[in-house]
Amino acid sequence: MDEITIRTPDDWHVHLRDGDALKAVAGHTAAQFARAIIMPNLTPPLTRVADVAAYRERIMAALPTGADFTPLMTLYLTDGMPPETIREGKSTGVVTAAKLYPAHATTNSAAGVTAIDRIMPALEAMAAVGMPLCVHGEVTDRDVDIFDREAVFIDRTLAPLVARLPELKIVFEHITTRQAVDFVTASGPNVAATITPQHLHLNRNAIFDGGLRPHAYCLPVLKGEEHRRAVRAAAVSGSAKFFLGTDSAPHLRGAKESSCGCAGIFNAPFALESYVTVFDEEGALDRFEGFAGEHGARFYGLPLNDGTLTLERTELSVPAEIDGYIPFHAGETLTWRVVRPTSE
Ligand SMILES: NC(=O)N[C@@H](CC(=O)O)C(=O)O
Ligand SMILES: [Zn+2]
Ligand SMILES: [Zn+2]
Repeated sequence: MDEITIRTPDDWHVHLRDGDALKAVAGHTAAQFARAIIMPNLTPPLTRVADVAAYRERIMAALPTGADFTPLMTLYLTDGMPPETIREGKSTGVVTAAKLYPAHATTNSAAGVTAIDRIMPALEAMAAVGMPLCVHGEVTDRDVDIFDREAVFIDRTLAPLVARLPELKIVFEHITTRQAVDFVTASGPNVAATITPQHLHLNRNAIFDGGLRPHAYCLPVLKGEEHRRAVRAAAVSGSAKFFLGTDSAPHLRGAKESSCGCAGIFNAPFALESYVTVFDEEGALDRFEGFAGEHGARFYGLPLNDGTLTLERTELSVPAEIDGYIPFHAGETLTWRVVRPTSE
């Protein structure tokens, strides 16, 4: 197969940032996806419905003219969040999902949740109105090895939460381990997961490949090969529990190439090219449409997109830098390319 046409896909986890960064990156996501779940970890974080609505307007204003793209907005959960905020987010149509960042787990998570008990009223309201919970699933305890933080989070936080509130829809975001794949697979239909391109392509050797590689650093951190293989198998399995979420997380080059470099990989410009390569390598091109354009919408209870998108097998050189950001696969040649609709 040298060409594949799929239902227009969606990105179920992306960081579009704000200000100049938003203007630089939003068009890349809008060029590949019809919709995306937009992360709320701005400074300050989006903890009120009005903040989320205002950010949505800034995103719409930053899109290239003629872009056909719908941002699906998220609310940043904090300790003590009133359930009224959830109900307001739902009834106004502003908020699609709410995001759980364990405090200090990742970029701009200092205002995150310190204990699940402190957000139970909000989570119960979410279950009642049918609003999914997006989870950055890592514990932050300093005595837990960074490579074990996701697996330990399952045991200490996620499994107890699922048992306590089984009617809550939960998206275990950017899964990176065999344990996460096993947990999601074994859970009921209200638990699903997103998978990034970097966790399909790379294992943790990439961070130390001939020297320290800040552009391979993201959170959750890349894991060992055993885990990469498990995540790959889940992505191409055809299971409706696993779907596309790029976690494109741009940080300017200087913020990455630093004595304390930021976590995040900017993969938006060639996200579909990156994913389809994996499905091609695994002999699973027939399952790409489900992963990229169907499973996520079904889980979120949203209609499937009507349009189509075509990828063709051809060489594509990824630039070394785009607007001050180093893209995923920088300097590499990919073997697939999105066929852009020819403009009139
Ligand atoms: N994935 C990352 O490494 N970074 C994300 C935050 C996140 O998704 O955890 C960011 O906002 O920079
Ligand atoms: Zn995260
Ligand atoms: Zn993210």
